[in-house]
Amino acid sequence: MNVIENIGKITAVVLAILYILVFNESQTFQWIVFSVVLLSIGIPHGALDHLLPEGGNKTKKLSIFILKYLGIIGAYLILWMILPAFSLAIFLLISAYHFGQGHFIHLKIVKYKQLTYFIVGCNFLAIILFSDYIATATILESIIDITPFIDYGSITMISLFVSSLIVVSIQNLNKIHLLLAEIIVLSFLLYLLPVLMAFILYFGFWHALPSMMAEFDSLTANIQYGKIKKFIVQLAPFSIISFIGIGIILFLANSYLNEEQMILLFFILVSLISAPHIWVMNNFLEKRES
Ligand SMILES: CC1=C(/C=C/C(C)=C/C=C/C(C)=C/C=O)C(C)(C)CCC1
Repeated sequence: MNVIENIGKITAVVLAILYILVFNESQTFQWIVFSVVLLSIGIPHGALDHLLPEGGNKTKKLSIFILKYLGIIGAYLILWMILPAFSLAIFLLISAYHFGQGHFIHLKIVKYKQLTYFIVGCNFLAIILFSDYIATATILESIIDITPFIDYGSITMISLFVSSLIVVSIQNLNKIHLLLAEIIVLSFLLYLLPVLMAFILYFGFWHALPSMMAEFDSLTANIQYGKIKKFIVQLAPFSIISFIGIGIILFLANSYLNEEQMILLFFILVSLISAPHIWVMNNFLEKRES
């Protein structure tokens, strides 16, 4: 595994410990970590889709690719407007799969591959959301009231945690005990954190950074010098467009929505750009394997 990814994971653990023990769960600390991780790796990791081998990397294909990409965003936006609870369910299900797929980006999962991705992704997503049930329920209350299910939070988390360990243990992988230990320690750590902090640390350092490193390897394989500079130039345009687009929408909505509704709107915007990204990344990672 990449040195940069290991440094990222250690950074995430240090940030979590600092947040709990030194900064006494400070909101300011949480928002700084959230913004820095989101702007530096969270959004940029999805800004390279058009350059990946399965994206629109050939010039004549680029316009068709962008049209398909915008088509998915548009269709999903309409779905959010007519069926928000259903759209949320879709977002959570595809995110779980995408997180699981990213979690094993360097490993060859052979047995029950799709199910393994899905269960492991569900495990982390469930811990992130249900360990801070009231905060999650408050963010979601404009769409759905999940408070009646609060009693099922623990059983859901425990079942998914145990299932994750089972589906991973049956794989024929080297150093499987390290992989299991990582799942156990990470699950406990995320459990201790509030929803947004848990989300950004998992998303940033177990998902976006490893995905970005895979993209880096693929896009700079034939370049000898100045790999990092070229890579930054490649990811800049769509990252900047996303920052500006999300920034303008949140700025305009700010006068009408409360803090929780703003957070929800932010995640709905993330879901819109994630839907086509999940499709492109799935093609990229699946083709890379074969
Ligand atoms: C944290 C969180 C949510 C879920 C966020 C998800 C699922 C994000 C997925 C992002 C992806 C898949 C990015 C792609 O690379 C909710 C339930 C919306 C609201 C409560 C806080």
